[in-house]
Amino acid sequence: MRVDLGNALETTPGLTTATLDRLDDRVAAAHERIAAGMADDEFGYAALNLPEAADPDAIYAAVDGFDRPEAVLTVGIGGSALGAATLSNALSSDVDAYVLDNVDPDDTRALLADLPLDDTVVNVVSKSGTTAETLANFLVVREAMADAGVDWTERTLVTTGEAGNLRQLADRHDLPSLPVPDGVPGRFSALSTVGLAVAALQGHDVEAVLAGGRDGMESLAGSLYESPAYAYGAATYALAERGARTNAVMPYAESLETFAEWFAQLWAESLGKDGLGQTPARALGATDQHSQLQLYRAGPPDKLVTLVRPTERADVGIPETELDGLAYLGGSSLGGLLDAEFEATEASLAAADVPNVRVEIDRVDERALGELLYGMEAACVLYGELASVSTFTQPAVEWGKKAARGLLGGGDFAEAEAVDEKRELRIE
Ligand SMILES: O=P(O)(O)OC[C@H]1O[C@](O)(CO)[C@@H](O)[C@@H]1O
Repeated sequence: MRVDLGNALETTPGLTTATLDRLDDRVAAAHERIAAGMADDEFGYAALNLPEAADPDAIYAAVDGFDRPEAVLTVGIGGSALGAATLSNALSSDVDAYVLDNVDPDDTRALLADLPLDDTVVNVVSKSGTTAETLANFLVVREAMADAGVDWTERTLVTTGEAGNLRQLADRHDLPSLPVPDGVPGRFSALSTVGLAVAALQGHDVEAVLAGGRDGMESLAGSLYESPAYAYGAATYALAERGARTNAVMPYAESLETFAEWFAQLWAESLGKDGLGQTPARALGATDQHSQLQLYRAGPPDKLVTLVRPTERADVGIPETELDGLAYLGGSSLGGLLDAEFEATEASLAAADVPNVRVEIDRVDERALGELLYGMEAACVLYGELASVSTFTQPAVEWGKKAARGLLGGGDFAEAEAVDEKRELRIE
């Protein structure tokens, strides 16, 4: 993973090399704190040990019991689905991957109608084993399998904590199961059983993903000038401090669109604390040049854009044309056009004084993805240290969970009563 901060210097808001030099002393101190947390496998910091702590053999052993399926369905939500989905949607496989990470009845019904349930592995993932959406979806999927005459106990892999509903289910029915890593919040668990079981089922090289994570580990250093991950974390923090309250992450690769969704949870749930944080906006190049770019370039000077691309990609030629007006396209290629648009958008933002950071990987493969995921996790941890926030907790999401559970009769929660006190101003 390579980071170029050049287009974040002297912009609005912007950085200077003097700013970064001054910040580098704080990066050194933060790195010492992070290194100590990793050394002690402290809660949260343990995530940055995953490339060495993860056990690929245990993951392969857990999935080996399933013949190569036609499809794998992940039933999870948040970090229990997005890591796996990022890898599945970035890498090609003859095993189709699907995700149920919402409780939209139309979507769930349509998906179950299309799935070859007798040749699908259901990968149900929940660290807590209590997440309503995941458990509700699993109960619906299990019934659909039974209705299809499929023995769900033969088609289900459970990844969960040491206790809770899913652990009970796995123990009761002797289901193949994998543990979730101790001390690792879900949004940081892509490089563990949580994110890698699907990759193994799809035939991807799990060791290569972890090798990429180790590349990221080895790049951590006591200076932002020696660590792309820390450079990104420090620059985004400093830009936020100077008013860049939104970080639009814009990968120029369809295969990295889900990566932006994964990044959004990582950034928002880790850094949105105590009135601080930086709003991750999900964008996609070149598509959003015809959409959100107008706001990024000419809207309020309160954002930065993170432009992500692989520097190598398979390509498709653009045929020559008889139309003079399109002669510049003929004989070029889609990849050539996409790269031209990446660089043009980058320059367009710079010309409008909008800070933008370039993040590049060689190609979208297992190792590069492992390093990219690790790098953004490390960047997030560094940002959290610099911002002095509690990076690894997410207390603000609990209120709504209690309210929803109370509305469904799942307990007496004051939050549910508050729902009835909603102010109304209805316009029909
Ligand atoms: O893996 P679990 O416990 O089902 O949690 C799923 C997701 O829900 C959250 O706990 C937020 O509610 C996320 O942090 C987590 O990734």
